[in-house]
Amino acid sequence: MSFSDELRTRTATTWEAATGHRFVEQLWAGTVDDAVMGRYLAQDALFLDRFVALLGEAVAAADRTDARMAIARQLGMVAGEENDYFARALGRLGIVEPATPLPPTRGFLELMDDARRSGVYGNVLAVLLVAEWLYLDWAARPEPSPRDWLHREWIDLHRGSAFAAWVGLLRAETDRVAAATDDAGRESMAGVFTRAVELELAFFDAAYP
Ligand SMILES: Cc1ncc(CO)c(N)n1
Repeated sequence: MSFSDELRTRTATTWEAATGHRFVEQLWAGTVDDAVMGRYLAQDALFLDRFVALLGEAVAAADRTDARMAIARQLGMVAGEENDYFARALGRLGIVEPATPLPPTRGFLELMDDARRSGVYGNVLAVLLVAEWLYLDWAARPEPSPRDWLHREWIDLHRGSAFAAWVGLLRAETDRVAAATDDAGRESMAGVFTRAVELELAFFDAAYP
């Protein structure tokens, strides 16, 4: 079993609680309450800012040209198309002020800041891998899309062949880097991965008051 599969298997209970969360169910059904969607997106706007910084560190730390280019392209997508979704979504929901970070957001910001400042590519990859793979997992359901663009576009940003290929690259990079490092390095990557999965679940929970 690959390193990434092993981590995924090890965290299966928490992972599946996140991918099957009521927020995800309601998003697919198009029934997420505007107050919940606003609370979630306002927190995620804080997440996204630091996620782009983390992608920047991954661009800098990658030790292969193909990976660096792929990460840079994804950074451009997040800073462009995805940021545009946030502007329209927050505008429609009447959210003008940046939110105060809730505990799971604070946890994520800290995890991302630590990984970024460490400059350790494996730890940076471990955060990126969870954030993208877990989202692909809930967004790639073979179900009819919700009608409202607010819900549909949030799903569409995390599925499709380009996004699946991006997650494939993160998995391949994570497995390659894990194989080239020592036990302490792999332990560190596993710790980051596990913490990120826990935070993903807590992040969905926090959308509900
Ligand atoms: C909290 C969270 N995790 C993952 C993603 C997708 O990268 C996101 N937008 N927000």
